[in-house]
Amino acid sequence: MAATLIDGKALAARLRQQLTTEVEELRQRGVVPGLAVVLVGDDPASRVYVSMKEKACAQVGIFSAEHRLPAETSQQQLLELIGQLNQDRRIDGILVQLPLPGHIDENAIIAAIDPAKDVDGFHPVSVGRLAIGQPGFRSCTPFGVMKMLEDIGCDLNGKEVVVVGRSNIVGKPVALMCLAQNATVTLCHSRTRDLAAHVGRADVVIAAVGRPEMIQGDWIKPGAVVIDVGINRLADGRLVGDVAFEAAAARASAITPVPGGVGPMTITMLLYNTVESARQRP
Ligand SMILES: NC(=O)C1=CN([C@@H]2O[C@H](COP(=O)(O)OP(=O)(O)OC[C@H]3O[C@@H](n4cnc5c(N)ncnc54)[C@H](OP(=O)(O)O)[C@@H]3O)[C@@H](O)[C@H]2O)C=CC1
Ligand SMILES: Nc1nc(=O)c2c([nH]1)NC[C@@H]1CN(c3ccc(C(=O)N[C@@H](CCC(=O)O)C(=O)O)cc3)C=[N+]21
Repeated sequence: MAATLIDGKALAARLRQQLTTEVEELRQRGVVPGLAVVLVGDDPASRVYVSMKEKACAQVGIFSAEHRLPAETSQQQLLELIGQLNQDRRIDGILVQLPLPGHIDENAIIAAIDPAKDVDGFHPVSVGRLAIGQPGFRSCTPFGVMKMLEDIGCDLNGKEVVVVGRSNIVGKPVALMCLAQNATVTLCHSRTRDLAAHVGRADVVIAAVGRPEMIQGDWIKPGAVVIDVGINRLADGRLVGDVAFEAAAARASAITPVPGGVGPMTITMLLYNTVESARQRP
């Protein structure tokens, strides 16, 4: 079986087109959606992501305000900036790029963001709303995964979904989102015994581990849908996912590539959440 490629880049482009129209309509009503992007320090990967986010905002007409702070910024200074952004009426969304330097408590920073501006969906209020099935901001990577599944017509009702990885930003929330759509969800992690057996039962596999090609092709049940969230840079510069792509594609019915899969959707859902927040402006 040759799997269908799930083209995240193309879906992201379509959604960004729709968002451009929606932003135009909001602007005509005098509302310019605004996103504040906060970067502390000069981690090269984070710098790349932050400039991709700014470019994406410009592309759909969202106002973006960047705050690049030195690595020595204190937690107190960062909290003060968050406080200002919480009050700033031009700002609908606040994104603090993670990871933060070691001397800053990430949980304290996330908790300081006004939940009404938590477009990353990382605030305990947003996470709690997801857990109890209330509307609220959904974190962007898992939200993008759900949009991709919806786009290919993958109905999760009663399906076996196996998520590999239980981080707060990907594995755990994507498991909750699949549960909300009536999947039977298994959440695997580094202590899981016999990962291959779990993956082998899955109608849908969602990999978010951060280990290059660790999910082997012959683990995949024939006809399964494979979503690869992993982004790993190899020594030779190549980007690969957490799934051994070629071998998995030979068995799957549909699979996401890396790059060009989940990655472009993450930033798109950030734009989506920012536009939604602007719509809900008090
Ligand atoms: N496409 C996108 O937009 C995004 C991509 N990513 C990528 O997704 C990947 C995961 O990111 P993130 O969730 O932040 O990673 P974390 O490092 O926070 O979490 C990794 C998870 O994988 C589990 N794990 C580690 N080793 C194994 C193993 N041998 N078997 C089973 N599970 C294992 C860990 O288990 P335990 O909890 O037991 O330690 C942990 O739950 C990375 O490659 C990252 O770059 C991340 C965010 C966005
Ligand atoms: N507060 C916060 N929110 C985040 O959402 C957040 C974060 N911190 N820290 C880091 C992770 C990672 N992340 C990605 C975003 C886009 C791509 C992406 O667009 N990837 C492209 C290109 C990859 C490349 O060329 O490097 C692709 O997969 O095709 C990937 C990963 C957001 N994150």
